[in-house]
Amino acid sequence: MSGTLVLVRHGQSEWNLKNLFTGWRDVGLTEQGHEEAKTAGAKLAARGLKFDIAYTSALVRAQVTCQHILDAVGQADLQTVRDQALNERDYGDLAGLNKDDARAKWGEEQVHVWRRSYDVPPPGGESLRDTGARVWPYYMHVIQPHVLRGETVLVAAHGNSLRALIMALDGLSGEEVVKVELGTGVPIIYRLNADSTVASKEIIES
Ligand SMILES: O=C(O)[C@@H](CO)OP(=O)(O)O
Repeated sequence: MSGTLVLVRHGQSEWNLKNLFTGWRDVGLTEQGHEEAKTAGAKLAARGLKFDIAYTSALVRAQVTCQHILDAVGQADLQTVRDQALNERDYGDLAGLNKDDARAKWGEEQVHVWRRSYDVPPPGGESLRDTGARVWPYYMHVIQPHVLRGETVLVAAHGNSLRALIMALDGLSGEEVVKVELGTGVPIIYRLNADSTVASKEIIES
């Protein structure tokens, strides 16, 4: 057995609440989002988890979620690396639009394709495959070495950047991964084998 990797999607953001496409737009957490992040931290603390290093994106909703978790486990000052490689999928021209308005304008099916196909990018944005093309190398070269050294690593990021990571960890196809829905502030604990394969996966639902 090797180390532990904890993935957490940020708590509810202002634009999750308003049902807007978010992507790289830098919006804060709602009250509920702050609470979800603190609860995620409390659950990890209850398991006695201590981290060796934390990774988060260049976006404040993930950074604040990360900090709430570190506060809850008593590691407020832990080394935390912020990198835009872990950012949400870039939603391009859709960012800032209401998801229901977009369905009314382009149709349910087209919007579903933009949101949940693997390799069709929204106009001016990234497909999930494009997102994976920046998330995977960052994971392989920067994050995974810590886990393989037996460390416990926190990654606080986004629905689609984490989907890309889960695709690689769980060996999912593009078709399978787009069906994976990640709850806000729900920790997923992976324990990896020394050869980097997954020994166990636990989703800490409320
Ligand atoms: O708006 C976004 O950036 C994402 C995540 O909230 O939405 P979707 O569920 O469409 O991937």
